[in-house]
Amino acid sequence: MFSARRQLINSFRQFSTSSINNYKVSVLGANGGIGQPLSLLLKLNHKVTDLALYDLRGAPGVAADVSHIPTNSTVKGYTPDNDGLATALKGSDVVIIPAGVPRKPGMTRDDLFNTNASIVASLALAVAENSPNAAILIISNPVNSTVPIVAEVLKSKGVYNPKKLFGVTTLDVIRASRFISEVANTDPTKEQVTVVGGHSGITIVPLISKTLHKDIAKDVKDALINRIQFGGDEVVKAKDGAGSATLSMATAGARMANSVLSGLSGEKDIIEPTFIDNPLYKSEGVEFFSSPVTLGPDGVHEIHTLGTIAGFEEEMIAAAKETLKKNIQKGVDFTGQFLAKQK
Ligand SMILES: NC(=O)c1ccc[n+]([C@@H]2O[C@H](COP(=O)([O-])OP(=O)(O)OC[C@H]3O[C@@H](n4cnc5c(N)ncnc54)[C@H](O)[C@@H]3O)[C@@H](O)[C@H]2O)c1
Ligand SMILES: O=C(O)C[C@H](O)C(=O)O
Repeated sequence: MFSARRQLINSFRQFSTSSINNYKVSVLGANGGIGQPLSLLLKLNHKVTDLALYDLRGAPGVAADVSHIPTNSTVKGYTPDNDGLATALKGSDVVIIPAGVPRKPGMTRDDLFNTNASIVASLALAVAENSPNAAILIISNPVNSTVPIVAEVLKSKGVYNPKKLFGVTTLDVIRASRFISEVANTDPTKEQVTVVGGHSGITIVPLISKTLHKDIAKDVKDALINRIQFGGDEVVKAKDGAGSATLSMATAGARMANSVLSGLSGEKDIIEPTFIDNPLYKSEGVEFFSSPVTLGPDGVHEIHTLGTIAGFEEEMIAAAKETLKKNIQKGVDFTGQFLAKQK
């Protein structure tokens, strides 16, 4: 059984100087709202010794800036010039992809599909060619579709490793910790909520029944769940046309990257919920699903079942599965057309 406490410890590990590791991490979309603070946090991570920052524009400036921070890693910035994407990717142990457009008020994540699907598919082709063994962390929305897109691209190149492809749902996890602490009047750093399903609206399923606060009043619980599911909209609305979550997302992305690196380096009991190629509901046609995963030297080490959950959570998961099936299929269908055009 996974330990919620263990997940919590993961979030504090990344800035520890005690571990000795040498990992190359590349960020694709490094000049963006997420890419810049994520690059900063990766520069502070002692497991990272080689940081490659790629973007269509601006990444050399971000690289020059963070390279002055006195941690033990080299940083280089790349643009498409001089085969920059290939050079950035070569030798990467972890590739993180926040490239793509963010939402504006009134949009759903699925509204980003038309733009971001091609961006992510093109970047996945480059990963397949230049760093096929890397662990790949997908942040670009809609995650429920972009992760299947990357899987299909990698399959088409014969380099798909389901143990190394992760949709980053960590923002839902950290939001849940914060929001539940506001309701329960507790220390958010000590709150851990397992969030499963996918990364959009009703596909985000926080398992409140597994927390210490399972008995909170129904109306409070309903409001809490709704806030976790639609936390992204809260930020989009507040930014009023200037984009979506970037700073909290960078925090979440850096935590997930650190957990993947910890697993690669052989640390034990590293557990994060993440959207992966998951056997849990495959028999029902849901190929990808976020559940708690123990990370290890090969990426995914063990996928945990959800255990006993409340009846209302079963209902939420049933609804999530129906939406996920459609989101996943949309990604698969798109990739078929995308790959056909490449020939
Ligand atoms: N998974 C999550 O929880 C989560 C959270 C927040 C945002 N997001 C998503 O992350 C994405 C990025 O958000 P943002 O706020 O950083 O957006 P942004 O517009 O600030 O930055 C995106 C960056 O991607 C770059 N880019 C575009 N196409 C590229 C390509 N082909 N190669 C390399 N770089 C490319 C742009 O130049 C830009 O610098 C959006 O799709 C957003 O919806 C996901
Ligand atoms: O809401 C968004 O569009 C960005 C992100 O997925 C989030 O959850 O904040």
